Amino acid sequence: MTAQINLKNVSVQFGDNKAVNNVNLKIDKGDIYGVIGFSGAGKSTLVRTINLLQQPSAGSVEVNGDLLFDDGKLKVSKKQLQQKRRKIGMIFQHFNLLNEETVLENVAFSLSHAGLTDNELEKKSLHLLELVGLKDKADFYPAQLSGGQQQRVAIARALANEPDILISDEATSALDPKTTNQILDLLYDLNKKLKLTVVLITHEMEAVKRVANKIAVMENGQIIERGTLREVFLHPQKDLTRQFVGGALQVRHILNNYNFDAIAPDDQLFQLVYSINDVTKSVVADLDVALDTKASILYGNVEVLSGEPIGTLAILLKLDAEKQKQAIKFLENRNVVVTKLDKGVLTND
Ligand SMILES: Nc1ncnc2c1ncn2[C@@H]1O[C@H](COP(=O)(O)OP(=O)(O)OP(=O)(O)O)[C@@H](O)[C@H]1O
Repeated sequence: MTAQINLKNVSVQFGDNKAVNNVNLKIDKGDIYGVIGFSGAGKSTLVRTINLLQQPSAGSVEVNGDLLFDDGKLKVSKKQLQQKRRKIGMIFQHFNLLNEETVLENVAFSLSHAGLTDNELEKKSLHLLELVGLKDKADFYPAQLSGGQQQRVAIARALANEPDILISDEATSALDPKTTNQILDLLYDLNKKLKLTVVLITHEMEAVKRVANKIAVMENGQIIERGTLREVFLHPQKDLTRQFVGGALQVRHILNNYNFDAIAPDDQLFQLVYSINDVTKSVVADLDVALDTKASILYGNVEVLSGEPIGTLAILLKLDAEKQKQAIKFLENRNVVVTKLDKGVLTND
């Protein structure tokens, strides 16, 4: 299958700063593709090359099988680019609504080029507002809406031209956690209902974890790790990815409140992560029987990752070096991802 979005060897240079450094990225139709990284990693710059709001310094951009940019040049006319851009909706952290216009007028504005009659325009705008659950607020002004509702208007507007791709650039960063989840769930529903590909830029693993099926982790203008959400979550390779995953699991955050000097001066601390579907028996009880580890559980949690239940445990084990190796092997043979945690440096999340 050809990717719907295909960025090849894309770099973006601002003076001496290579904001994006030779990135390859393929996104398939129907993906909710999370691009995660800290501020300044290059996420926005990379994703803005998809609709060429940012032209690359090098590399090529292909969308829906059309080569839009290559060899430092646009490969389509400005007019064609404008038409193709309409099929790539975009939402941002700041909702960018027209404050003097009603909600309905804000949405209708995106359709002003479409040659619709007033009646058609109103009908279509109301339909879009219905899609985002805001039909009853059509006559309100943006200032009369909550942040979450304003973002819904922005989403309705982004959907006006029936795009097949929606880019969400930190669209939930200014919202409280509950509203964030509602907006993410809306994007998930739109992805299913409209077969809309979603590119989700965020610095929050929680957001990616809730809705994405694939993920790329960016640092210093490069993608340092990528894969399905499950692969990356269960087998993070890079330190930065582990930090994001660990942060989302909350485990380190919670363990920071423990006084290890008092409860376990000699015991070793481990984090176990596993798919509940893979691990049917109590691995900790089995481990204890096999190696007499005197296991004690400090933290346990199950959460659903894109529909799959994932268990996380933090356990203390009494082990010498040899038994430690055996214990890790024992757990890994049962599809458990084991990370040894240092009791002294749990603060970096
Ligand atoms: N128009 C620009 N001109 C000059 N430098 C820029 C421009 N846009 C971005 N940069 C620089 O490129 C680098 C990557 O920025 P970018 O906004 O893509 O990162 P990000 O990962 O999206 O971070 P954030 O979430 O803070 O936006 C940063 O060093 C930034 O200062």
